[in-house]
Amino acid sequence: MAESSPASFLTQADALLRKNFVFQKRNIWSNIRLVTIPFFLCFLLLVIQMLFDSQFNDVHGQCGCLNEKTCGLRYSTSEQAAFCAIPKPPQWTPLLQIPAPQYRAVAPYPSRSSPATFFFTGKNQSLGKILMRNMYTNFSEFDGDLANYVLGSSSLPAYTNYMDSTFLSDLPIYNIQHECSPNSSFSTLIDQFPLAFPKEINCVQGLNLWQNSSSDVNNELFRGYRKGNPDEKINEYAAAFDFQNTNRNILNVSVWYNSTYKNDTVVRPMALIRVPRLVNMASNAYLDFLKGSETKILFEYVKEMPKPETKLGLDIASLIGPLFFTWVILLLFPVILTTLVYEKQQRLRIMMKMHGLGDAPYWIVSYTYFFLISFLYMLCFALFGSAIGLNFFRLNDYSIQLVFFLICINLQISIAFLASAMFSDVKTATVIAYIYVFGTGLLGIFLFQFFLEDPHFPRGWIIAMELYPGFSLYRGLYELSQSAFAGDYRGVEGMRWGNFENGMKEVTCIMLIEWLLLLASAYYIDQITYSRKHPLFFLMQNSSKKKQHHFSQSQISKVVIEMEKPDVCQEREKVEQYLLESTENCAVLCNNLKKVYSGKDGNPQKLAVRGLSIALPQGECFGMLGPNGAGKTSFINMMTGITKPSSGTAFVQGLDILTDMDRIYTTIGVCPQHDLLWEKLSGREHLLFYGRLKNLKGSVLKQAVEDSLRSVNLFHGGNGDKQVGKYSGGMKRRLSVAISLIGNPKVVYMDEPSTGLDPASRKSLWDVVKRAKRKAAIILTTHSMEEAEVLCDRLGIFVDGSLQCIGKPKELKGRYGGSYVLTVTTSEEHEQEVEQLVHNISENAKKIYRTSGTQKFELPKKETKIAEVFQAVAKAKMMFPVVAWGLADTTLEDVFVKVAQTLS
Ligand SMILES: Nc1ncnc2c1ncn2[C@@H]1O[C@H](COP(=O)(O)OP(=O)(O)OP(=O)(O)O)[C@@H](O)[C@H]1O
Repeated sequence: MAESSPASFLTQADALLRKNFVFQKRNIWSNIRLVTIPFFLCFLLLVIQMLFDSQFNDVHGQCGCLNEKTCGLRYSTSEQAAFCAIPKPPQWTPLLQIPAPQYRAVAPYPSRSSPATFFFTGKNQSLGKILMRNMYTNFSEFDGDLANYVLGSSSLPAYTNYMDSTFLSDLPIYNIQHECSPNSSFSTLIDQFPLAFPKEINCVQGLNLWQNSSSDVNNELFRGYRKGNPDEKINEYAAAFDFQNTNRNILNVSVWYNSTYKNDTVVRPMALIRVPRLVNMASNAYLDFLKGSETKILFEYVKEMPKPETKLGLDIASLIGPLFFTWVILLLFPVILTTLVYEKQQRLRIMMKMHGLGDAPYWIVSYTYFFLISFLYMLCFALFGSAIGLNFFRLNDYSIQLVFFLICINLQISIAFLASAMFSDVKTATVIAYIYVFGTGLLGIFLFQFFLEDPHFPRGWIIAMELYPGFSLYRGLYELSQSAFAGDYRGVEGMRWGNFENGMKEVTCIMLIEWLLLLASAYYIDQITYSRKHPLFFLMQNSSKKKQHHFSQSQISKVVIEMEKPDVCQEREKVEQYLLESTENCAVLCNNLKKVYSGKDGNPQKLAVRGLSIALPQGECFGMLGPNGAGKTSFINMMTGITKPSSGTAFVQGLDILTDMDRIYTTIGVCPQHDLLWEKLSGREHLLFYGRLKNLKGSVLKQAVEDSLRSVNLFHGGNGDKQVGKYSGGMKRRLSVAISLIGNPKVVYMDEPSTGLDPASRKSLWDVVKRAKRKAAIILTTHSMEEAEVLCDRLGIFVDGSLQCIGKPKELKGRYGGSYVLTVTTSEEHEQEVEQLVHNISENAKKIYRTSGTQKFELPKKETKIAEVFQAVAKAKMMFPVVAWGLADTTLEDVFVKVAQTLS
């Protein structure tokens, strides 16, 4: 097969796209569920709106009707009257706000007959007294004209000024008099079509109290508030007048009115209807002073302007919009974050990287995928929202919504990429992501919106808060909701580019800048953490040419390791020689590679690999043997870029693992210790993906995949097309091996490739590896001595992080074995004679085992002739019965046990 060059950016992107497409096709229902969430949420909004309409926006919230066509005041209750068209507004007597009896400021205790207190001050106290006396006129009997009386009430203002709520309230109307007489309380008929009812008018004494100055009035009024006095009592005053420099020629008066009742909440208009009467009282008193009681300015009525029929319509979507829509949009965040963290946790990303997938294609394809999903999600949301008539979508300009939502989803994806660098566990990421989603919404409505609506809260602080992406999203949605709400209320359009200003412009700019900054930061952090690049990698030159590594003698670190075996020393010297000549002459060249894991949770640091130096020519299969925890996986992890060496380095095809890992990835294949596979993809789809990453195309790719499947026994019975989730452990292992070999890599790392395989599969796997080593250097770790002997050209036994011996299997057996094992079984009484015979063959024979007649002896090869052993056994058979006997050479296992035991 022709040598393939590394896959280009487009080929890698194409491979990843195809793989993702298949993967997403398998996850089609999850994707459909995700994209249809907005439909359900909009539907939920619709249901809430309908429920609300049926409960509140019903007949009580509109003008009363006789039938479908005939509606009007005459068919309305007093509640409904406020919604009726008022072409000819009725006139109502103006009233004052008089505190309820229990709150009036009197000592020691208020009672039903407590006076309503009015403060007054000014330059001229005697004039002030006259004016205050002129305020209320005492009539002995009701004369039928309410305008002649100073009337007031403690009831709260109504939703509309169509009528003063006092007239509908159960509370009495107060008649403020200097002195109350039995006649000054009476009942009168309120006759205002369609309403006609009697109303109690109760006399209340008006008490005028002089204060020396305006600030004294302020102090007294302030003390009237619960929090303004130490006893926390309410001591309310009706009103106060400051006549200032009033004299015969000039009336100059300030009026204090009680703002507790002005009710300027968002849902209700300001109710200041009861202020004008106070002004009228002052003017009337002054006129009285000038002209006598005969001359009066009668303040007969107040009336609202004519108005059309209205309806109590509460647009729930716009009202709860910011919170609701914040949650809806942020719901995508956990989905994106967990997908990214899952690939990291399952090490699928590193697996793809190890097989040549560059960071740029990964980022671009993943970003595009999340963008498309988010875009579809938002599109469905806006379309469905508009279709069911949500004002939020209908009234605001669609192009503004498009721009805003595009920026939002891009910012959200960037945050997810950035956040994914901080998590390695999906569960933790999910919990934190949902806390972010719901926390942001709640903080938005209960904290941020509160500050936003407070005109005294510094704008600078609002902008500072908007730097938090959740709040900028909330602000944007708030502005859109407000525009829709106001548009609906006034019967005009919502937000347009013409009024795209202030808050909306501000947050759009903030989000746009944050998106670009966070995306760049996420990529940077990914490069230095995940890809282990230098923090200043963007300043470093990245030459595309292969660097020639030549070391001078002085550059080679001479490490003298105590007690290092001659074969290991020899290998080290070989490495040094290659370093002096050229690192490219070897497939793999490790130069004093070390790995130290820092101590965690009170554990000391661990020296997992202690200065490993080996040189592997092309076409060699090198077996790494060693007990558990010897450091084999740590070595492979360093070679595959999963972890960084603590010191030393290695070269793969002349490329340095410290600086050229990205290019090394295009030439290697890895079969990790644990299978890193997508459960939803089939074996064939895995191989197609990794084959494409290795730049195989068309029929070559197809053939390579077929061959791979055949070679690892996954071709027949449709196994290659089954999803990996349905594979047995052995099948997954075989697929991992096939992946590591597809695309003719130059160097292959196999970490315990035959674990969990049945004998037949293991044998066929060995054939695959044998074929592969013709073209590649293979580094293989295994606990099977048989496998090592069959596959490996050279072996290294690794104990406690260092190489104890290295050589061909035969050499090692010769070097570390050096003896035969003779086993003889007789009856117990002949054991002595057997021992004697064995010592006759070899003086230094050692009994290594004995049990009920069976004895095992180790005979040094140097002083043992096999013919003599046979003769001795024949002689023994003549003397006493020999049940069984055997002579064996040392096995690799014996060597392993010996080497491993020497150190333990
Ligand atoms: N991330 C880590 N942090 C700390 N210590 C580690 C880490 N990974 C491995 N070790 C320690 O380093 C030593 C070598 O571990 P390694 O997994 O390389 O051994 P191994 O030879 O591959 O073992 P096995 O044959 O069981 O797979 C062990 O003592 C292990 O506990």
